[in-house]
Amino acid sequence: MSDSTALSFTILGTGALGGFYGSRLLLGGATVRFIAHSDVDRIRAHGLRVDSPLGDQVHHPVEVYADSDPIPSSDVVCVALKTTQNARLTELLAPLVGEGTVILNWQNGLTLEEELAARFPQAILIAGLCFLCSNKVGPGHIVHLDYGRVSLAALDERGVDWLPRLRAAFGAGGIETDVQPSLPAARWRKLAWNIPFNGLSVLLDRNTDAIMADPEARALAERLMHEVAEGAAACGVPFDPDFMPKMLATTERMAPYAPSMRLDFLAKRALEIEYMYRRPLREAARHGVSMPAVETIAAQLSILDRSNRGDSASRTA
Ligand SMILES: NC(=O)C1=CN([C@@H]2O[C@H](COP(=O)(O)OP(=O)(O)OC[C@H]3O[C@@H](n4cnc5c(N)ncnc54)[C@H](OP(=O)(O)O)[C@@H]3O)[C@@H](O)[C@H]2O)C=CC1
Ligand SMILES: CC(C)(CO)C(=O)C(=O)O
Repeated sequence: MSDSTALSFTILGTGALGGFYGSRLLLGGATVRFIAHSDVDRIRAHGLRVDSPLGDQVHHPVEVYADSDPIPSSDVVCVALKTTQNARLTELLAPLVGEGTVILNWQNGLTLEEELAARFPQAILIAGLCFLCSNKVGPGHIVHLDYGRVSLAALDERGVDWLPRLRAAFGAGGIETDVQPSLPAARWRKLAWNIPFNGLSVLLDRNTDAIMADPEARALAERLMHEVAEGAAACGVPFDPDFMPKMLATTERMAPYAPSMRLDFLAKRALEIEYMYRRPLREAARHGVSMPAVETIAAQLSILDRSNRGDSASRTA
């Protein structure tokens, strides 16, 4: 690797997030290899379409692969699958990761980088926390609605030198980045939004604006957020006192938004409960703190998720 503009990226999962950031990295001059799933042939034939307030793009031809194809190695492998696919991550990443490969994890959740580091000790683990509103609306077709900043946090000192290079590659594609000194702190702070709003959007069947507008729903969101703050503090990464009021104010200003979990539920896709709820519950419990409201909504989400996807056992229970 010579300089930042010459970085190469493999994007595992060409969906709402992977398709959008891959498009921006391409526009910034990086080499980008997309790994797609059901729409690989469609993207090969018609390209990757990304509609965005930053400008609409059709990347065609584009370097796209199925996960079973031989794929040239890249400097950085970006994980952009739903965490519901993580049982397959080791198998999917194994051919892509060599000595010193950077794994940049874009998924929502907790303990993602630690688990990957245990499986791939030869790799350098960096979290890319994405403040993005983007949807995959059809095969090879992504609609970016708003935002896009990426907070970068290295798991250990081996990742630190990579951060300026990654920032330059994103910056060249028009994506703002920042660097977070503590990966666990950054992950818990993002969960302070995801845990209340992703879950409540499914359980209450409404978007963020409607949650914020209803005093009882908003109080529930705040209660969940407070529990996440207690979990984070127990894990050694307390929030600043003004963090939660600021996050609520930002949510109030946001355009009405259907969080990714609501879209997954409406499309009858599996919900990302394990890494967004169960892992934080487990980590807080390991440090002696329970999050009872979070635990309750996690159980409700699991039940709804199973019945939504046609598990007859859950309907008779
Ligand atoms: N969308 C957003 O704005 C944000 C998303 N996130 C997080 O990012 C992660 C990804 O979410 P998102 O992009 O929305 O999800 P999507 O479902 O839009 O994208 C996932 C993509 O992975 C593809 N895929 C599945 N299996 C494979 C495989 N074996 N090989 C290659 N590709 C595969 C899917 O293809 P197919 O559809 O054909 O199965 C799909 O295109 C989640 O953890 C989410 O919480 C975080 C912040 C914002
Ligand atoms: C916080 C948000 C809305 C985007 O950054 C998100 O992570 C999601 O929709 O799951």
